[in-house]
Amino acid sequence: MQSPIIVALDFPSEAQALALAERLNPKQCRLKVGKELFTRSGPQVVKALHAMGFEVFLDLKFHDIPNTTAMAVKAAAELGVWMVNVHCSGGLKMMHACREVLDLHEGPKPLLIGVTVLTSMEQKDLAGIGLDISPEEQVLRLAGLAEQAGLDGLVCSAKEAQMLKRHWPSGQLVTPGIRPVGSMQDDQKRILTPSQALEAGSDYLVIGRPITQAEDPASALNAIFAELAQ
Ligand SMILES: O=c1ccn([C@@H]2O[C@H](COP(=O)(O)O)[C@@H](O)[C@H]2O)c(=O)[nH]1
Repeated sequence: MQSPIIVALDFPSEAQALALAERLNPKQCRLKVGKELFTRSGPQVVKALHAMGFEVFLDLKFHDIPNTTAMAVKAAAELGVWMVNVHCSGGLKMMHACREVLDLHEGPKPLLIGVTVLTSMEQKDLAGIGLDISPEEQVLRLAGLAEQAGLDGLVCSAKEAQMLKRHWPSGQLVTPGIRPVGSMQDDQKRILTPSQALEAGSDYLVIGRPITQAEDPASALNAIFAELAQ
């Protein structure tokens, strides 16, 4: 069985990201390249991780007009990433354009995932941007659009996983905001432990600082597997 764990490589340099990757095993996890690392290191870091045998989730959360977003998704597919994402709040036309461009792509297609409500946000943060509804309601609304546009799944909190699996059983749920018992919450708000998240229906667990900032990242990852095996 493939591991559900995606380790978030949030580092300021390719050297630091690759040093962490050297301590991990591609059979145990996939890796996520996000805005900080990609802005500093570019496609080269993705190629280096591929050469080490890792599948890569390119987490750039594209959000723009349909043509611009679709062309960015096309570039990600040409880079050979395993998963790419766009903000669902870019709307149905934008997500549909991304689906179409991937359908025309020859060769392996990345999973196309829609970001719903960031796991760092709670109800009062939504009110601050003019959305007077709960995170669950907003996630569900965006999930409906993503399904209609033909996306493969969603980024959401594991707290919404059970609800989403009822509405969209085949949608792949990618859940950050995962915190093993005893680890710091940091800036995350809607969190669950790894085992709670899988129980709720998460397909993939995105975990960054609890692994990357640990003294021994491989042991931190193994401790998570031990928790999941209980
Ligand atoms: O809603 C979201 C979407 C993306 N993320 C990303 O996941 C990791 C989480 O890292 P931790 O260190 O485990 O908090 C990070 O790269 C975010 O950019 C998210 O947290 N929430």
